Amino acid sequence: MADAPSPQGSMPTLDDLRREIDRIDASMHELLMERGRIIDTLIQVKKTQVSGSAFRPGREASQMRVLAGRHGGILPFDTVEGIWRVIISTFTYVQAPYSVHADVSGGDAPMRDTARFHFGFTVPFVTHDSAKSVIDAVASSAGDLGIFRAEPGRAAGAWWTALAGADRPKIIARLPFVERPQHPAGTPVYCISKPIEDAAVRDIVLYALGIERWREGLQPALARIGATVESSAGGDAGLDLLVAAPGDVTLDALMSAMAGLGVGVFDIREIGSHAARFRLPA
Ligand SMILES: O=C(O)C(=O)C[C@]1(C(=O)O)C=C[C@@H](O)C=C1
Repeated sequence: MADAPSPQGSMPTLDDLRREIDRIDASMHELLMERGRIIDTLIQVKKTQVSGSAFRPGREASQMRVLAGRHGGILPFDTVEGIWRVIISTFTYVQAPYSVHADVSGGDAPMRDTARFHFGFTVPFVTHDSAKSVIDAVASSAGDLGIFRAEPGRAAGAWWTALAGADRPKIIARLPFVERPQHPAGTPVYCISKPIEDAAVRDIVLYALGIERWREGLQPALARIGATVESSAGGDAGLDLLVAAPGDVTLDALMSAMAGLGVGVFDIREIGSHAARFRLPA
């Protein structure tokens, strides 16, 4: 039954407001379908089928930043971010179907939350018991993605060395794109795919660095050029490090920063890159 009409100049009726909500819902649905038609044309322009992967992590990182910058009002940003992650990931999927492989050796729930938040429910989710198994699955796929914890703990070993080599999968993103305390799916993860040279974003470049042994001055020396040691693990010949450096730091600059410390670098190889980390103020 319809509400009684409100006296002139006072609040709108519940029916009025529901009509407004229906109008907005219809517009949002129309806009999503219109977005779909644009993606249909984009498939031909981008020639996604040729490269095998439609994922453009640099573009996505900037879309998420714009969203965070624009948002206001009573709807929590967690929800807005989740909605847009599902929209973008699903429109990536309709361009070229892919699965997300996840290392759940550190617990299934956080990885499943992360995968569902960032890629939605349409994209298939496949579990693995190690980062190595995720890397192998992505390497033998057409255009799948892999995720594993950015900070998995020492027991995981030097998993990143499996990314070294021209044809090996590479890190293409660090998620979440928008970092903040209390993020609903905030486990930091690296996302890998087969190399996507034309689309890689190089704000931060990651290196697998093999050194003979740890030296006291290493962290401060790297910090002077803006680089950090993200992980370390004992390897066959010494110590394997995962180093993150700003994209404008050359390999020579990285080597010079360590020169004179006596660290004995025996291997240094790029294993991927990602967008600059973006933190939403609390
Ligand atoms: O911009 C593109 O290249 C797209 O494919 C579109 C789109 C999107 O839906 O907005 C989808 C996938 C990409 O990772 C980035 C953005």
